[in-house]
Amino acid sequence: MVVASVEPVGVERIRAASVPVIDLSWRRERAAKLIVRACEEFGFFKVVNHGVSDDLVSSMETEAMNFFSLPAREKQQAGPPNPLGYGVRNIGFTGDIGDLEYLLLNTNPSFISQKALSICKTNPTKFCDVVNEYASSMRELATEILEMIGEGLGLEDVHGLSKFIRDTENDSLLRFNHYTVIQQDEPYNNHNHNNNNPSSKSTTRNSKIGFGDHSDPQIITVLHSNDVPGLQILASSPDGPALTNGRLMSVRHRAMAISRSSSSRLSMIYFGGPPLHAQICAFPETVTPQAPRRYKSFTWAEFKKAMYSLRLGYNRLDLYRIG
Ligand SMILES: O=C(O)CCC(=O)C(=O)O
Ligand SMILES: [Fe+2]
Repeated sequence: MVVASVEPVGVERIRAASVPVIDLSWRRERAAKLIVRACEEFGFFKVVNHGVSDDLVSSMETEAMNFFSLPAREKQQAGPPNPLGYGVRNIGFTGDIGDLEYLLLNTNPSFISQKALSICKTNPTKFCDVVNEYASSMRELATEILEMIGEGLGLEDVHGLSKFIRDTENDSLLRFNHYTVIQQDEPYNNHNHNNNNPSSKSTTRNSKIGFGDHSDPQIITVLHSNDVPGLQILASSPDGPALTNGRLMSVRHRAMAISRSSSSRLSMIYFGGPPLHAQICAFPETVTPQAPRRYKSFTWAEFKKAMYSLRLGYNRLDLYRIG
């Protein structure tokens, strides 16, 4: 997971946790090495000097906030989530609940233009333009990072990772999560029904679970949020991604809905996903006598199908473990 930040947003929190910061203007070889190290140790890092324009980020935030500011009845017209579309509180199909509303879109321009009619009735064309530009900017950034990971890992085909999201049939998503300010007098019970994660119960008096503990299933996540805190990085999953045979980490994280802030939190997340027919199988360079193959190969379509039948916090790779 990558956190792209244009503003010095949340920098203090990130430094406090010693999360690596990667400056993309560094010499490529150095940046690639440090990205791989960050992925091996954390599965998470922050990027600066990434080249995504501030204007584009703020136009995207404005479009997203315009939508979330609409009356509930109008927003419902972009739902229910199937899983794409507008959703409130219900995450997925298996009973996970969080204190948020969200909009989940496939980045395919024809999907965006069809969905825009129910999201932004006043100016769907502008909405499409901004979303398409933001999605392609995120894809470029994600492609560059994945190629640097390919180089840093010493893969024979340095495009081995990035080709999944460059494929025209990629299954990448854009997700907008909106966490409204919770009221102090609301009960502070845990709204995440995911009971196999003890850490999800550790809410404080000023926060509730906005989006429960999980790791993202796609190839890469690029997250940008406004200056309201909420994202929490939990222990890295013991099982790293299948493509690198567990060599890189898949970070477990969650987002809190917080009452102390005066404004709501907006996060905008790009998930770089492979085509549905793509075979997910460890790169040969990551399989050695010391690190034998950990997972059976599977298609992204098979994995997604299994994922939608499981709770958010479930370690889905368990289904494909060898031995
Ligand atoms: O909204 C956030 O900051 C994180 C949410 C998240 O992890 C997700 O949507 O996968
Ligand atoms: Fe996530």
